[in-house]
Amino acid sequence: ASVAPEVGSGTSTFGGSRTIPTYSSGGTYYLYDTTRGPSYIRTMTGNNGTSLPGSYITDTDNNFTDTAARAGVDAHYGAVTVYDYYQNTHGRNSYNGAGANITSTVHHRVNYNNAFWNGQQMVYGDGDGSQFQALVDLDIVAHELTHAVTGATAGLIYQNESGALNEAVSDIMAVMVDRDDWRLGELSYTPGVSGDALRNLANPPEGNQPDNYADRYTGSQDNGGVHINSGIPNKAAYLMAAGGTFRGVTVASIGRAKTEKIWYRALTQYFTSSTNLAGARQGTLSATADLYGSGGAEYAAVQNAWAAVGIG
Ligand SMILES: O=C(O)[C@H](CCc1ccccc1)CC1(C(=O)N[C@@H](Cc2c[nH]c3ccccc23)C(=O)O)CCCC1
Ligand SMILES: [Ca+2]
Ligand SMILES: [Ca+2]
Ligand SMILES: [Zn+2]
Repeated sequence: ASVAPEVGSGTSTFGGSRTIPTYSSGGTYYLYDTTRGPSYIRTMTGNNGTSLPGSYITDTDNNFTDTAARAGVDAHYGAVTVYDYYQNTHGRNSYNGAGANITSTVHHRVNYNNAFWNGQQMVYGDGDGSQFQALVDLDIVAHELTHAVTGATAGLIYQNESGALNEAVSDIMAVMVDRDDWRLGELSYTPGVSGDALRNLANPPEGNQPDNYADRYTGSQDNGGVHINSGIPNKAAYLMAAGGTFRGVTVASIGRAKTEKIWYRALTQYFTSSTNLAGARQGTLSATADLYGSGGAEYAAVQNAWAAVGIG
């Protein structure tokens, strides 16, 4: 057929190739998926300008090898991978739970060292080649799409403690999607330096973040430290999943699978727009009680994890 969903491939920014859903029409191939819940999951290029969503990324065959397509290949791979994570792990059909279409745009601005969800779509910069290369690392994509999930559910206000919790939810889900480590953005961050990352949930101070409530930032920068104080709930989530003794408190590991279920249920059933870090403790405890009871190892681990970071 001249118009059909296809399975294609493409070269990744980070080396190697990705298998990606594509669409062909009249011999032109698009980074466009019609095979999942949404009518489309599509990845566009901003052509290094500021207009959104920009234009389609195309190829004359089903193998997207152009250098200019690499960021798009990764953003598209990430979008469908994160879609599948929410559908398969949490039974959620897209960020709104009702199959909302997903649009991503790469090559936003020139040498742009950031990425964001703008309320309607994901947007990615190429980085300046030193601080970042294209910010299309799978965990960054998961971080951004989780902002959309949070916006469609708890709606955590993006400032002060509710904003830090908003940030932490995005980081926590991101490391559950990119499941092989506790670091965020390691593929995109400082391409000239190996072993570092933008943030590290196992050790937030590595990313200049606090790992306990007493060390929280109380200034006005960064919307009241949303990317700073997220280190505190991030550390708590890490302790729940991996266990450990921290600041004199021993937490028994409950594993990633139970931890992601607890945080998803807390986000969608208990957190509201104004939930602060004390409320995050309460919400995750309520979610744990719902899922695993209030007298078991899971409940104790969640309690201890929050106590270890100085909350409750
Ligand atoms: O989604 C978010 O929380 C961040 C959104 C940043 C943004 C907000 C509003 C308009 C434009 C951009 C983007 C990411 C972030 O954490 N940005 C941080 C760290 C950062 C990235 N690039 C930077 C350049 C300069 C300073 C800080 C940064 C920030 O913007 O603070 C998330 C994962 C990777 C990038
Ligand atoms: Ca990672
Ligand atoms: Ca690096
Ligand atoms: Zn964020």
